[in-house]
Amino acid sequence: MYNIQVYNSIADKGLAVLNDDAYQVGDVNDADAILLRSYKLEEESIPSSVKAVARSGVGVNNIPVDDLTERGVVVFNTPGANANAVKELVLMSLIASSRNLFSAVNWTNGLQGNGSEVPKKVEAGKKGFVGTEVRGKRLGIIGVGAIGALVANDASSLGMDVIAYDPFISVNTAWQLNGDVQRANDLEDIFQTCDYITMHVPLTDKTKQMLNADAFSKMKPGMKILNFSRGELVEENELKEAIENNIVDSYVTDFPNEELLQMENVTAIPHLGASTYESEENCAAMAASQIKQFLETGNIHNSVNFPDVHMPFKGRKRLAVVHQNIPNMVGQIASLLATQSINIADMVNRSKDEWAYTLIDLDQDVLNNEDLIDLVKNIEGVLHVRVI
Ligand SMILES: NC(=O)C1=CN([C@@H]2O[C@H](COP(=O)(O)OP(=O)(O)OC[C@H]3O[C@@H](n4cnc5c(N)ncnc54)[C@H](O)[C@@H]3O)[C@@H](O)[C@H]2O)C=CC1
Ligand SMILES: O=C(O)C(=O)COP(=O)(O)O
Repeated sequence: MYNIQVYNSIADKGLAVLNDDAYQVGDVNDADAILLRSYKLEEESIPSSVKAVARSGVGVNNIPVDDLTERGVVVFNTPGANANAVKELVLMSLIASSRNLFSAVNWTNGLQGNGSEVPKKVEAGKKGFVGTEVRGKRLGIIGVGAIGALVANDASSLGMDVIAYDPFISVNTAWQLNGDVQRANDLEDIFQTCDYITMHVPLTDKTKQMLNADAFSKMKPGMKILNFSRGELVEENELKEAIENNIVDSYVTDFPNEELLQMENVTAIPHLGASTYESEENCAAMAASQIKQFLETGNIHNSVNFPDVHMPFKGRKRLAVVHQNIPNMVGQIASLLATQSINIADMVNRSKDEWAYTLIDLDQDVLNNEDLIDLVKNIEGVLHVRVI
């Protein structure tokens, strides 16, 4: 029986993946795995029984990934599974902010109670909301991953002049980009030349507050900024000044807070980027499948802290060892198995930065899983051991 602790509302299609007798899912004791969305896991104490955490979504800044890695806990996310949902809301917001649609709709709602005067007031008031078209305007995209690439291609189809910055772009994503999308050599290219900026980077120490006073000082007056990534990418006091100085004309954010709600020219959306039925189902099904596969087979797919590992079952039992990426780990584990007269049927070892993962299929049944686990755990550099 595997216990899966669930936080947030996870789509039924995802929960259905775990809907069999081998799983207890919900608010559980001694969780083997955690399934969550934006729940702030860094504020929880995570039991030692946990072997995996799956983020039904992309951003993992709500998860203490470094601490979990040191404990040998595998953290998954669902790359690309909600990208289309975010892209659609970004494009909608891009056009809506250009046409002053958010404030115009608010204003129109405020006409309630004017009875037969409403149509006349509408015609008289609409001149206050004249907008600009996006065609021919320059859009800077910071971060060209799953979302950034979709936004780049579709904005280009809308006739926008698109320039994108991503020093770590993957070869696969680069292949998907429309030939009209230009490459920015640095952020200055974006800040100095664009009419619009949209950010699609993860929140990390390097990206935190990437839009700050220095960045705003390089922008053309009237800049429109979209932030569907994370609020902390923007230094908000400095944003306020940039708005007051007419540098920033519009800031659309999916991450409102009290200060932002009080600022002019800010459109606050309640973190709806990934909130479509399709995206919630895609993410939940992917996250749940990744947990199930990991718990039942030890195979890893789409982890943010450990390498992808896939090996079909070839033995009677499988040893799954999370360890540091240092010399002679595999040698020590193999020697230990030999001392126990256990023959190896197959094995695979993969590493990612300082960490590594080894799966070893054993030719014979292990009499006492716990004894073997204790022996392997004693090897220096081993973080976590399971017998499956
Ligand atoms: N509003 C919402 O509901 C959602 C928000 N997000 C946010 O959007 C972010 C991006 O999502 P995806 O495109 O799916 O992720 P992704 O991992 O496919 O793409 C991120 C891209 O950012 C690039 N990058 C990293 N550091 C960079 C830097 N310093 N400068 C420029 N580029 C850099 C990477 O090379 C990568 O290509 C997520 O990390 C998350 O924070 C994601 C999904 C939904
Ligand atoms: O996938 C992401 O990074 C998101 O921000 C989506 O968050 P959510 O699952 O809607 O709480």
